Amino acid sequence: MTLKEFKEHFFKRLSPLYPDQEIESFFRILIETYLGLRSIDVHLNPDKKIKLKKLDQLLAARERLVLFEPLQYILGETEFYGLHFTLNPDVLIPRPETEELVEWILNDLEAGTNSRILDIGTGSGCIAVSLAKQLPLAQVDALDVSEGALNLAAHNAELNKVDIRFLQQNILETESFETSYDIIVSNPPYVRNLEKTEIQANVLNFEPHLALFVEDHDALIFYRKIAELAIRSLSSEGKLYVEINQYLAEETQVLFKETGFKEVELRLDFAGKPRMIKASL
Ligand SMILES: C[S@@+](CC[C@H](N)C(=O)[O-])C[C@H]1O[C@@H](n2cnc3c(N)ncnc32)[C@H](O)[C@@H]1O
Repeated sequence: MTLKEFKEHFFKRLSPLYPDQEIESFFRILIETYLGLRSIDVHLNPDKKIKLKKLDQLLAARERLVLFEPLQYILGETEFYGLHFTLNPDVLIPRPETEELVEWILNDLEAGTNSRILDIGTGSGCIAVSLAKQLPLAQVDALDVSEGALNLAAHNAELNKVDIRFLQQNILETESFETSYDIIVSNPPYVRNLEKTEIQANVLNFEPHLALFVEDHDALIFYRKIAELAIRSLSSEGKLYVEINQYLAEETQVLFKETGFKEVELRLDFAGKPRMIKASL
């Protein structure tokens, strides 16, 4: 099959499912990844034949897109805070809102800080690895209940040449931490079942439900536990940063105040939604 023919087939197969702009973007990324070509190369050399093995890879990727699998899982990688991360279905795909949470922490800290930092529910390790990369003297710990997530996060730490201590732990069953921390950060599960209808098929069918969902009747379970543990294990100037459910911003703020945090600051994300809280003792 030639480049031109493949492009035609690709668009024909995906156009009932995705807008043209998105198909164009998938096509550009796939030919760059599998063939090392740019879109312009397809126009310059439309009759160039695609090698059979490469064509098989491209067709397999296209069929996964037909099933609405996210491109990041198909490629097995993504970018977060300017770094490369390997991905697999054991972990959530890092989101741009979470980069804003990382940015908030970095703006509050000196680059040369030797702060002790804990990331709860590290997943791909995106938060912990980004902080460790920007703060080379900080001591970063990262925990998750999922062994698969921790294995991948450890791989991502190695990939980005940072030193992180990983702990397999169920936060809901944790009584206390051995270490005192200056910064605790978390993007815990917070989506209620009643919000499932808002979630697209590509998220619902492919991303780990362990990373996403909480019971409707106790949607703040992770925030309550994290706040209680943080109150006991943060240093006197310590701070807790969390990503939150935009629909529960008010309740989450109240919970942190009731747990004993003196200052609770809410921030909007780039889309104007209340998505982050910093709590100080
Ligand atoms: C929303 S994801 C966040 C992943 C990553 N930090 C990010 O921002 O992309 C929540 C993470 O919490 C982990 N998790 C879920 N329940 C947990 C528990 N009881 N104890 C510890 N981690 C848990 C999941 O495995 C998942 O990696």
